[in-house]
Amino acid sequence: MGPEFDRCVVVDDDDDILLAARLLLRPLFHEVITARTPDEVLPEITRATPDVILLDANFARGATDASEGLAWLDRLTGIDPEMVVVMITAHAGVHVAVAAMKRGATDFVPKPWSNDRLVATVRTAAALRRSRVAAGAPRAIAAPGNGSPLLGQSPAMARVQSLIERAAPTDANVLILGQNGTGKEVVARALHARSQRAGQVLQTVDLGAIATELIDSELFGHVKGAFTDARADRVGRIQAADGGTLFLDEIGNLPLHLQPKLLTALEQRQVTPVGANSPVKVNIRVIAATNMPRERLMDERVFRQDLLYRLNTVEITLPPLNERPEDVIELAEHFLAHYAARYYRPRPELSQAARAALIAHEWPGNVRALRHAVERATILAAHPVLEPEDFGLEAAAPRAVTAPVSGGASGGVAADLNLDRVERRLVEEALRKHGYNITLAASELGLSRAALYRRMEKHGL
Ligand SMILES: Nc1ncnc2c1ncn2[C@@H]1O[C@H](COP(=O)(O)OP(=O)(O)OP(=O)(O)O)[C@@H](O)[C@H]1O
Repeated sequence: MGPEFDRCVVVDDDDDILLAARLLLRPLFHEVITARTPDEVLPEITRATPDVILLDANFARGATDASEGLAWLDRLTGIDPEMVVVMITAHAGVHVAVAAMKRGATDFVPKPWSNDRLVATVRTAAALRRSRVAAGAPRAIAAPGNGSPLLGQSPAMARVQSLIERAAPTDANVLILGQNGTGKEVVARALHARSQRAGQVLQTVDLGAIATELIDSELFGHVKGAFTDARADRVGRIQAADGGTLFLDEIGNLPLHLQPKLLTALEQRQVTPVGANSPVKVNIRVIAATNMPRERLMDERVFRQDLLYRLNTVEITLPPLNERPEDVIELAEHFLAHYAARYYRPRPELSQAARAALIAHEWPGNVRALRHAVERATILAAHPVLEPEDFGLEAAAPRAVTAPVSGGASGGVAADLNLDRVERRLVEEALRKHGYNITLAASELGLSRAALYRRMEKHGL
């Protein structure tokens, strides 16, 4: 599976960010160009519009008001109105994000970012541009082909597969429930791929990644002049999904006040962009997903039940990975083959102990965490047979350094005061505790994500 898109440009004055972005986005693009200032890449951008530009709002050293970033945003969209710019905003810089979106940015990612969100946001942005350009108008054409197969032979997954087979061709709305990383997006893609809309767009909106105040305009669009900075019409994602499938990820984050608006749009099959006088007809099939527990979704104070009934004509629940241990090895083997090919490494084998450890592990981050663990093990493996510790899992015999520090690592005084070993131990512990979620582990350690990556590399983790 080669990269889906052609070129991405990333502008940020922080080399760590550039490095992290390059690593994360390389699988998506044939070329990832990085620069510390927009000036450096202007000729490149003018020569041919890239699929996506990731632009730091505060790239000028010490700048905090984002005015330079916004001025550059204007300049870039001035070069090509179809230019897709995703702003990188500082933590809690929601007002900057709002300003940027109103001035024509396609989306934004707050720093520190989550890898998955960054990749999802950039992929959606690139797909949006592709569909706009292809149609010569804000109408979408084809879904980007990300055909991750849905694996799992357990009875629970067999039920899911059978539901997908039956529901996919019907155009019925589907609600997918399940914890983070259980494969909700993979199911949504499978539903779309097997539907009669397979040749049309699959438009994904991650409601967990959009600032609350932007959701209205993002979903429904706005017309020029709808608010002070709405300088051009902006097509909402519902309209951009016309003819195809709209995947509303993290639907539990849809604010209560917008729920009736979505319900009306679905019932009447039309949307009225913010500031518009007349509605626009749309023909969409809706797939929604959430990690919210069912009971919470059934609470009228959180989610309107009339909207829930509209969304869950068919309901698919993905069980957590630790409830289907039969699937663990199949998934691990699949990811091993995948990453060995991607990183040009010989495909390692799993030892008996590694298999047992993988099956016994709790996997709080579910399949995503398993996938990350296998990816790291494939890259770092120094021998052809992988053992539990290659996955950061408990080895049968604890290493010499673990005993004195363990148990006291997060607060107590460690007997082993060697800074290097203590650091390794803490990094390991934080990663394990957070199911290898880099963002959470970095935040608990008080490190930036890039700094955590550096330490992981240093310690061979
Ligand atoms: N059954 C499966 N077969 C193959 N790959 C899977 C399966 N389930 C999950 N994955 C992989 O695990 C990762 C996480 O899956 P996905 O993004 O679909 O989860 P999610 O439930 O949508 O997560 P979140 O709620 O955090 O968005 C992806 O890389 C996906 O390819």
